[in-house]
Amino acid sequence: MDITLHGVSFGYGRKPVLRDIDWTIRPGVTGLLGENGAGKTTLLSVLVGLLRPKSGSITLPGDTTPRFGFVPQRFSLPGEMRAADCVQYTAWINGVSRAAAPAAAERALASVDLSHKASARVRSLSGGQRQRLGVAAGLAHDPDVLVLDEPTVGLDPSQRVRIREVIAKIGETRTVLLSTHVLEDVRFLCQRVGVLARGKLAFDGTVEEIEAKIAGDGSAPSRLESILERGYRTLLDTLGDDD
Ligand SMILES: Nc1ncnc2c1ncn2[C@@H]1O[C@H](COP(=O)(O)OP(=O)(O)OP(=O)(O)O)[C@@H](O)[C@H]1O
Repeated sequence: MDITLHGVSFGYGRKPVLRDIDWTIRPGVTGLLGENGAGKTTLLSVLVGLLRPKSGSITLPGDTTPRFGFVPQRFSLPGEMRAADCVQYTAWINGVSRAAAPAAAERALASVDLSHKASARVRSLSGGQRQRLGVAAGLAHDPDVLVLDEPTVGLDPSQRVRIREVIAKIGETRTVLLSTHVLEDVRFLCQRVGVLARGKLAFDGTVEEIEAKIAGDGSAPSRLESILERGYRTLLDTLGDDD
């Protein structure tokens, strides 16, 4: 399901962070890129309703109210709790009835390959399993859009591969938006990318399109790897970020 931001602006106090953003996020997995401090976490927080935009709106087709699942960059789960109880609890907080919560948690744990850990206490899980548990908690109320803030940070390579596989599978049937600095996340996961720079959306399109755009003059398309190695400054210059 498409989700659209119309003219969304936000600032902390008098400092503008998001400036008049128009963006339609499509089904599948979209990556949100941008250098440190570009406003990625702020955009995700506005999108899911944790921060109220100063102006603008966020809509789904048919004017229904979007339901979001959000997995923040850092979250803590009570170590004594069992995995399934954590997910049931977050499902209930997000509006699932007590009667429906156990089945919702079971489905969510299965979708992140953690069914076998349903009765395990959170403190016994590895970092990667905890991250997947966070995704299950974000999914259990069956949101329209799943939003993940840097989901692979702090994980070892095999755990990263695992969570990417989980996210890719979720993206087959849902709209997923994730922020990341990790190139392999984009390569493996994202059908589309948005680039945030100085509070504006400097690019919105496919990975192939961003590479082709940067190649510009018809020379061999730049690989995203080299684009990001050269740094966002070059990328933004090429994209014509001239304000
Ligand atoms: N609660 C806050 N109060 C004031 N300023 C903030 C607050 N949170 C973030 N900022 C500022 O807003 C800007 C955008 O921050 P944000 O965390 O959204 O960027 P980001 O792109 O997610 O960065 P990173 O890649 O480092 O996570 C930064 O200049 C940051 O210092």
